[in-house]
Amino acid sequence: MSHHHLAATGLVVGYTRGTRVLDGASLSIPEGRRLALLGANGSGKTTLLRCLSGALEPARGQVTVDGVAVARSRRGLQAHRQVVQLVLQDPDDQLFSASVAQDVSFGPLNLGLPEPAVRERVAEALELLGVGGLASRPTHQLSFGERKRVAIAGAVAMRPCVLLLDEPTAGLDPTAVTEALAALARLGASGSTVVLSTHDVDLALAWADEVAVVVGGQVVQGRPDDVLGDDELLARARLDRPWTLTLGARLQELGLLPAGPLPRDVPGLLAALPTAVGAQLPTSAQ
Ligand SMILES: Nc1ncnc2c1ncn2[C@@H]1O[C@H](COP(=O)(O)OP(=O)(O)OP(=O)(O)O)[C@@H](O)[C@H]1O
Repeated sequence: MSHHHLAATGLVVGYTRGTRVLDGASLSIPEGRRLALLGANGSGKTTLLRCLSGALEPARGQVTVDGVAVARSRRGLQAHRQVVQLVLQDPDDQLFSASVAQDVSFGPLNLGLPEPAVRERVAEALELLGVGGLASRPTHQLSFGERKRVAIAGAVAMRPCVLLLDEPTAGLDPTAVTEALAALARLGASGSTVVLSTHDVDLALAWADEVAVVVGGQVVQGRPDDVLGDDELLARARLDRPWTLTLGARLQELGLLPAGPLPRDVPGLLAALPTAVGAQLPTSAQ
């Protein structure tokens, strides 16, 4: 898989005259990153992802791959789709074949690949998403969580350099979220750049190595601890501070955790606690 740097600069998009959903939004996605895109309902996350995928042409600004603007010709967009794949929020907007294997093979077949290569890609994508056992199942029989993962497998089978996932964990139960995150971790380990949109600030903190917040038509991008610890920005974006940061800061105040960077998730906090608590106790109590 070759790697590319995907970026957007100064995007302006408005669906109705006089209003702008994106108003000068810029985002940079260096290769191999795990980027979480956050923002309130209606802030423009999907709109931004659709611009990045080439599905939507901004009124102003541009999307570039390695500094070269994406050509809006049929050929240019086809070439772009081999670099960038977008998975929509609702899997039923994406799945339309009778069986799982048929659905996941649709993209690679369209690329004109020979059958053995298609079969290999389909098997690999289903395995990465942890749905290898579903290959022969009719798509309409699958649970919502399974359909979401099959839809992602369809994009993965195209072997894109950048995978854009619109709310891949929305509507999933906690176990399905864990399974989806494990699948994303396998994708990251296989070298893909993954961008996901979510409302879940704790998930973003735990998973991402870069965070971007869509607010007021623009994007604020940075390290997860910096962005998700910025209360003024979070209030403007109608997002909460991650629980892990709130709890971690309080534990530091109480002297139960050492100063410095906090663990990124609750298991990490818990793992850091016993020694810290132990160190606080008088020797007679130990
Ligand atoms: N095709 C469209 N026609 C008209 N307005 C649209 C269209 N698509 C999106 N919008 C409007 O643009 C704004 C941004 O929508 P978008 O779906 O990008 O937000 P979002 O951040 O993904 O929201 P959510 O978190 O609720 O999925 C919303 O006000 C929405 O109503």
